[in-house]
Amino acid sequence: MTRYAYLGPEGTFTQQALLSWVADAEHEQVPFGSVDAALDALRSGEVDAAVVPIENSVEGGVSATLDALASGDPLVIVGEVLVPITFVACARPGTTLAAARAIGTHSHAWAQVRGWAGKAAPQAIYVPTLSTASAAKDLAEHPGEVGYDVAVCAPIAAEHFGLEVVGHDIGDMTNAVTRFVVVSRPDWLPASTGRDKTTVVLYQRSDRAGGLLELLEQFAVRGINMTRLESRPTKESMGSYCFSIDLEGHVQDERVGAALMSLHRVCADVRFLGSYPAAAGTPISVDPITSDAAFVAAREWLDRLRHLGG
Ligand SMILES: O=C(O)C(=O)C[C@]1(C(=O)O)C=C[C@@H](O)C=C1
Repeated sequence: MTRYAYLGPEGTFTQQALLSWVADAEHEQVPFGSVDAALDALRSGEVDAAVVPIENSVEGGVSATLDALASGDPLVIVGEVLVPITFVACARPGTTLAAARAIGTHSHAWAQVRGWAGKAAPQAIYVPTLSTASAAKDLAEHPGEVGYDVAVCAPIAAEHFGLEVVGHDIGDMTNAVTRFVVVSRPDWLPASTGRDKTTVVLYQRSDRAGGLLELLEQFAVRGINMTRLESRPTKESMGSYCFSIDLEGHVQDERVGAALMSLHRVCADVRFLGSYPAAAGTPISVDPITSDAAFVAAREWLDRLRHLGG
């Protein structure tokens, strides 16, 4: 039975992602207090896989996940799940928004509701929590110890921890979506499906004019579309950055393989973070000049040239 680590406790959006990934398959769910703890448990072999948030349509990349995947023992992404995000504000019976002194929730959730909070409870300060569900759980179980009286979480968490909903559907943007990834130790490469993504982290050799352009053109000339590009500090010195990139295609695709080989030459380091089926979207359309057949024909042509005369 597969043991999955996830950002807990019960009732997080991450758990919703996990539930939709495993569907009815037999599995065990192991909640952790942070993304780092979930990925450490995967690295140590305590669990077989982990589900963690990586990107939100409103607030962007989840730095904790991007950084934990970019360093340490290698891990790979084997799948992704998109979860529509709907927030509620909840409290213990008797608390009103107008009287709330502080609101507790995960920092990514706060970024998605602060417009609402500014209008509904302008007097309330923000208190960060480890997850949206932990905000609800701690408020329900230790009201005197948490420094907030309203939690922002998923409707399911408010219900699970017996809190009263004082604000429905409070997200500043309708249609917010968070993307979660299923992570494994690097012993699993999902088969190519024709609608895949590949995630890599690129480390430049040196910071110089055109350096990033040189990396990106490896994708451009091979007809590879990028779906996410973020720079993250390497944490080694001020101004030192690496680039976290999602691109369309699978490492088994000739054009992706060729781009990665070039990057391996050009970069100080290329960290491969997996090829996996995209959660949504239509099959990737590939220009005939960057198709597998075109790469194979070009290689055969070169082989013939190299064998001229013997
Ligand atoms: O706190 C949770 O419920 C989570 O699953 C984490 C998380 C995130 O890190 O973005 C997931 C989805 C929401 O966008 C807000 C918080």
